[in-house]
Amino acid sequence: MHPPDADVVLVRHGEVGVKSEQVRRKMETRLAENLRAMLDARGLDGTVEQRRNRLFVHTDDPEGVTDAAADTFGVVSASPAAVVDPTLDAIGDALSAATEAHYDGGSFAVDARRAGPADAHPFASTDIESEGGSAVWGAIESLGREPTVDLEDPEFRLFVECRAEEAYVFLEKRAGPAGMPLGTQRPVVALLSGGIDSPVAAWKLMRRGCPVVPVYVDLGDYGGPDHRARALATVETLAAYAPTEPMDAHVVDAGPVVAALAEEMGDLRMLSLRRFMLAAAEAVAEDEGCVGVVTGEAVGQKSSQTAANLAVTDAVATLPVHRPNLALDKTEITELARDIGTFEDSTIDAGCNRVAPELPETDASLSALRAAEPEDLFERARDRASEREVVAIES
Ligand SMILES: Nc1ncnc2c1ncn2[C@@H]1O[C@H](COP(=O)(O)OP(=O)(O)OP(=O)(O)O)[C@@H](O)[C@H]1O
Repeated sequence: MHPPDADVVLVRHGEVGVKSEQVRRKMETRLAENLRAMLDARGLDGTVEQRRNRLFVHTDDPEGVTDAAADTFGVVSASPAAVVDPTLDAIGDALSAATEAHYDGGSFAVDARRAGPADAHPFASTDIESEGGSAVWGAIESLGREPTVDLEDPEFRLFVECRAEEAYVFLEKRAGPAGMPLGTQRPVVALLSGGIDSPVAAWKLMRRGCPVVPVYVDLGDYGGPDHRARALATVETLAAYAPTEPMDAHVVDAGPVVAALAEEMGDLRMLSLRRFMLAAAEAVAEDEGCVGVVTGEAVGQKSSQTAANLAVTDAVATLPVHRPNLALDKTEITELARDIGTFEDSTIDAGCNRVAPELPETDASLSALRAAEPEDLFERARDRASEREVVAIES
């Protein structure tokens, strides 16, 4: 929702602002580049102006640009705003116009702040609130409604940000993902199965600035017909958040290995399969310059994810294995998947559970697992990874 004549979007970031001057400037520049790329990817016109602690996008499509900013990692919130002279009269007029255009009943409040030198304006922010409040009051009466003020929890809130040169009037602070600008960290491999959890985990690392290199392990006959399509669909959804980063999917064909594990191993086979996946992911990480692997696992969610079993899975890895879902409940992960847009892709029925044994081990020991799994498992993982297929994904 934006005031009439809105032609700028105020874009706020968070943690970037607490960095040292040098790092902050670098990160703000990166954020501006990422936002420009997001606008290009969506075919939106807008000129991104970088000022200290803020980005301003000048545009004739304030709604589209606000949505794009709200999907850009590092952005805390974005507001489509009208720009007016920094005078009480001009601000009052803009508040009246916004009220006439959007007021739909209920209580209201004006929330104002002033930025810049103390002597920049001959009035305080409380003056903007009281005079602006009178203007809104009058506009509501002119609509034939009865105005009421509720400063704590109004149904209609108007914001004013008054700077030395100009003032901004806006009606919302649309929440962004927050986090850090993508590309401000080294990349990690994301083991993406296409299930609900792993795209959320990958998204969380992206949100902290890490580009991800998606790796999907094709389970062959044990995967189900739509397993690969489901995984690639989640990669496409994630790629839309990363217009500056290539997100091509690396597909490792593990069909014969999975078949051998299913036929030759008993209760421990899921753990050997996980270890195979981590070893393959590490081989890709080495080729692609990645510094970690992210998975969707959460403690206790499945038998292969008990605290004990995660320990034996991890023992194969030399890179850190990041599990940002580790302490989340399934309902929390599912809610996030809905928010970021991967839930629909992940719930395509892919019929992919057949590899699990009837009674999987939940308290595996590393020595028992090593004794049971094929000796050449990790050699095969590296070999399969070196033969991987790279599937182009449009962002
Ligand atoms: N076929 C696969 N390709 C790539 N990674 C996979 C695959 N299967 C599992 N993983 C990785 O191992 C983790 C645990 O596997 P699990 O069997 O719980 O996956 P899932 O339930 O099929 O999918 P998800 O965990 O994404 O909901 C996944 O979160 C993912 O990171």
